[in-house]
Amino acid sequence: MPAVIAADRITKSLGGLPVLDGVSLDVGPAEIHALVGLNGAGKTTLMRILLGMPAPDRGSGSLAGVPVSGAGARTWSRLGQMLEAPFAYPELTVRENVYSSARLHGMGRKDAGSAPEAALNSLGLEEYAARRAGTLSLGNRQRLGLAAALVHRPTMLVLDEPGNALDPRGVIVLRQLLQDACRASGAAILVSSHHLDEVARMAGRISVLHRGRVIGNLQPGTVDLERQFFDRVLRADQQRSDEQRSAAQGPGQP
Ligand SMILES: Nc1ncnc2c1ncn2[C@@H]1O[C@H](COP(=O)(O)OP(=O)(O)OP(=O)(O)O)[C@@H](O)[C@H]1O
Repeated sequence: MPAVIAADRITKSLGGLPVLDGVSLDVGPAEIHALVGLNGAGKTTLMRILLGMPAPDRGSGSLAGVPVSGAGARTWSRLGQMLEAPFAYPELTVRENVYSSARLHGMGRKDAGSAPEAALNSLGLEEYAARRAGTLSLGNRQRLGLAAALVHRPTMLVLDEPGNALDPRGVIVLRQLLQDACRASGAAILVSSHHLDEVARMAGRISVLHRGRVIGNLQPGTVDLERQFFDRVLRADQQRSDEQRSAAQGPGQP
C-alpha cells in the first residue's frame, strides 16, 4: 500500500545545531502512526517540515504522493493539522473559527455553513460555540484546534500532541475521533505524544524519535511500553557515546 504521509531521510539543523538526522517514516491509508520521544527529540520540527515550513536541509516529505515542496491547494485541502499551540483567531467565535477552517480547506459556503455544528458537537464544544476563541481555557482551545483540523473530513492528519491539554474525557473523545477518521474517511494520521498508554490505545504503529533519529518501534498492545521505550533510548545513547569515543580516539586506537 503506498504511503499517504511520508518522510524520506529528512535532515535539518536549526540555529546551527542538528535537530533531525535522516528521518524516514510513513503512514498508510486508514492508519494511525504515533511518534513518541523525549522533549526536544525533534517531533514538532519533523511535523512542521511535513507541513511545508521549514524546508528540510536534505531529504523530503510527501503528502498523498505529492512532494511537500510542490504541494498545491488540492493537497492542502485534504490535510488537517494541529501543531503544539493550536491556532485560532482570538476575536472570532468558536463557530466562526471552525467555519473559517472549513472554508480555508476548500469547502463551499453551504457545506462550510453546516459543518461546524457536527465538529463542535463531537468535541463537546456546543456550549462554547458563540464564545470568542480568545476567552477559552487551554483544553477547550485544544478542542477547538481539533474541531478546525477535522471539520473538512481530511484524509491526512498531522497532529502534534493533540491530547496534552485535554481532560480524561477529552482524551477518550480524541481517540474515538481519530479512530473514526481512520474508519470512515480512510485517513492517514501522524500523531505525536508523550503518553505511551494513550498512543498504545489508538495507534497501529509507534515510532521512537530520539535526538533527531528514529531509533526503533514499539509494538502497541505489548506489556511495559515505558520500559521498552527507555531501553531503546538508553541503548541509542550508549551507542552514540561509543561512537563519539571512538571518533575522538581516531583511527588505529583500540
Ligand atoms: N527555531 C529554532 N531555532 C533553534 N533551535 C530550535 C528551533 N526550533 C526547535 N529547535 C530545537 O530543535 C530541537 C527539537 O525541537 P522540537 O520542538 O522539534 O522537539 P519536540 O520533540 O517536539 O519536543 P517537545 O516534546 O518538547 O515538544 C530542540 O532542541 C529545540 O530546542
